[in-house]
Amino acid sequence: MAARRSPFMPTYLEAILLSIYPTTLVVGSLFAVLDPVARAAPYNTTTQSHYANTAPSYFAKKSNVFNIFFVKQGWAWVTFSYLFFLFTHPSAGPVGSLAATPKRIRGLLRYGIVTLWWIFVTQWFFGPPIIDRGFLLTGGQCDLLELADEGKLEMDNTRQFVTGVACKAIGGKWKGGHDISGHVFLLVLGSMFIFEEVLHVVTNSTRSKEERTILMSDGAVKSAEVEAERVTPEVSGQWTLGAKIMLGVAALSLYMLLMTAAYFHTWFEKLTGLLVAMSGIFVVYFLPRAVPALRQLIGMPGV
Ligand SMILES: CCCCCCCCCCCCCCCC(=O)SCCNC(=O)CCNC(=O)[C@H](O)C(C)(C)COP(=O)(O)O
Ligand SMILES: Nc1ncnc2c1ncn2[C@@H]1O[C@H](COP(=O)(O)O)[C@@H](OP(=O)(O)O)[C@H]1O
Repeated sequence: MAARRSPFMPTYLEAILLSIYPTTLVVGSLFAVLDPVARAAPYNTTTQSHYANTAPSYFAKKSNVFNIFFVKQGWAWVTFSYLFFLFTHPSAGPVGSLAATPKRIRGLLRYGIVTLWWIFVTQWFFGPPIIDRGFLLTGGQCDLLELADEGKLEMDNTRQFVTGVACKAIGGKWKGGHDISGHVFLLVLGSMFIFEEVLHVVTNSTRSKEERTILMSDGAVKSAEVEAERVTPEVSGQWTLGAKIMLGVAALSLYMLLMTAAYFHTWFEKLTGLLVAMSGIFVVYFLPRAVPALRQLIGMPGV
């Protein structure tokens, strides 16, 4: 009998999904280099964006409606679509009831950990979020020179504005250090979370054989199916409205990721955004396959 795949190895479908992200970033970045319109448009290297009045496309403007209402509220979209899915999909519990079934609780825990990672990286990490701490640690600071020149500000310690939000709020420029792309981070984390949670609907509805392997406490490597609570493929594979909305949110996220890659940021800022997002996905969706205690706590989607 052939040896089973390592629990850390993605399944075939997961491998395709994981490869979509670097591919999207490379395609978007190449577009920026090759498209004559994008090349000709002036680019501000401090803000890593085009100027609004000479932007090469609607999507190159920060004020574009998808940025304002979708990405800037990105975690709210992920949250509402997932909660709706979790409480209306028959594989997780009785439809039409808010009963706290074990599968719903484990789903909420997975969401909670991914959300905590989003909070730590973009909102708050015992003070400024990780993105802002990384920026300051790599030598960045809030540049208030223009305001000081205009006499609107006393030039005291500019490092007191230790978050990007506080700096921009008073009219300063967040300048100098390494700025992990918050957009790339959020769009990758949110859409990969959705794909991982909805994958069992795809595989069950198409009856595809996608074996996720797990490490048992006795060291044996088995199929995740051995721990699955009995739900038929007909139930697990139902394309409910919640599942479709989730895929819609993930699809729009991928499109906005392409736009971010094409019109904003350096290659390195996009790469670090991708890696920081993927580290959260690894902890919630791959680590439990090799750590039985963690698997018992947060489970695996569809199991
Ligand atoms: C076993 C451990 C369990 C741990 C449980 C912890 C649970 C914590 C749950 C807390 C619930 C939070 C619910 C959150 C609901 C929302 O999503 S409301 C907020 C909506 N806001 C957003 O979506 C903002 C998204 N925007 C950003 O993150 C940033 O703007 C950006 C896109 C990263 C860009 O940054 P800029 O600086 O603006 O460029
Ligand atoms: N796809 C996109 N569409 C519009 N604006 C984007 C964008 N990707 C990044 N930006 C903008 O680029 C800046 C840096 O993004 P981030 O670091 O989150 O990736 C942010 O500007 P503002 O902070 O001025 O809104 C953000 O709005």
